[in-house]
Amino acid sequence: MTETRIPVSILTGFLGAGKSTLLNRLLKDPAMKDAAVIINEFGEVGIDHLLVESSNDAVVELSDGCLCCTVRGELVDTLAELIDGMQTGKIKPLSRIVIETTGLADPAPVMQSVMGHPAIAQHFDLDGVVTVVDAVNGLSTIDTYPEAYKQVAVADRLILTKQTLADAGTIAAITQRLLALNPRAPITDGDAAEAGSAAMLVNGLYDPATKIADVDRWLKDEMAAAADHHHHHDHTHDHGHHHGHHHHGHDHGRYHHDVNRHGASIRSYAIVHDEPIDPMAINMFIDLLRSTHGEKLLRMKAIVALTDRPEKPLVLHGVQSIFHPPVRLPAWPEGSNRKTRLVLITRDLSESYVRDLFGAFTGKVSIDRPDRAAMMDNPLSVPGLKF
Ligand SMILES: Nc1nc2c(ncn2[C@@H]2O[C@H](COP(=O)(O)OP(=O)(O)OP(=O)(O)O)[C@@H](O)[C@H]2O)c(=O)[nH]1
Repeated sequence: MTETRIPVSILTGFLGAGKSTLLNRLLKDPAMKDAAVIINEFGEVGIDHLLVESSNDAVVELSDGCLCCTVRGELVDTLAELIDGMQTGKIKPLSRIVIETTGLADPAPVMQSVMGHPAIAQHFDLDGVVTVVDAVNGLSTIDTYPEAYKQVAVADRLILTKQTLADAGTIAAITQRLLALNPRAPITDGDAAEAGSAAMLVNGLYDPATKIADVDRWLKDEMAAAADHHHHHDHTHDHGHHHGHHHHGHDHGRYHHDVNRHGASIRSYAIVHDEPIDPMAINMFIDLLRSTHGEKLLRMKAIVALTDRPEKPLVLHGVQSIFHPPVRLPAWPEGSNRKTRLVLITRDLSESYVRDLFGAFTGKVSIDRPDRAAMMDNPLSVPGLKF
């Protein structure tokens, strides 16, 4: 067996900040040839793994929810399997592991899984937390979501994306906030060539002493929470026990995971549709959703088969106030079932409302649903739907 310790980098950042975009650039760096990537998706029907352009086989997908709490068990198991695979020669020696968290992840338990778990810490070094921050939404996101605040505070390096979409005042304000929360982390422009270099991931052994004092406390709290998990799951199997000190304060078993636990108001759901969709219909659905409930759409990702050339799917990204220009792929990603999929993360917006709206535009008409013609005539007077 090899005694070499493998560096692990964590790539984090709030929903839609640009983690996958950055990861795709990093994976093109020849220095990443022998790296493995662990990605995690929030939601029942994943899209991310279809959109990671990796030439390397070592992409492991944890699709059990968000990488922040019970899924830590799965992360630890995955890391242990990678070690085992290398020791038995089933996988090539890895030069680095990159863990991409979900946008809603609290980074502390992820970091703790690498640094604090004895069997894992023996083989891996946490070598850098890289946090992506979106210049347009960043400031309000940090103020609204504790996960986003923590992601910035724990970073060794900050990548500020979408600066071309923000004005100078906005960029100055977010930069000031980042400096206040994390004075020592260098801030790199997401558009800069260096942001896509593997060197971004190399930061030296993680040291909480270089961060604001909260960081050390968060990590210690996670250590205690993990010890508590072990205690209960290994000895008492008391899955109903309430972990009072746990950040989310909910009950769960080690592998049971509730993706919808980030506050009662945040929900994630997916819509899958078999038939190709009229481009006009998808446009109108999205326009209506945005214009009526834009601020509640925390994140939307979609891969859509259009009636016009269904073999070339359309990829859509919505991030709070921003709707990025749609991208037409030359072909469906390998391994995909070629069905339209939308993954939404919303705040205070019911799943049935969004589903009904989608059904109305895509022609799935049922007795209590308005048909598409009615929606097009006057979307605001649709029976059964409130705007
Ligand atoms: N203009 C601009 N768009 C960007 C930049 N970085 C990312 N995007 C776009 O932002 C959208 C979301 O990017 P992703 O890389 O999927 O973001 P993510 O952080 O992985 O998203 P989640 O996995 O949902 O948390 C995509 O449409 C990207 O093309 C940037 O620096 N500038």
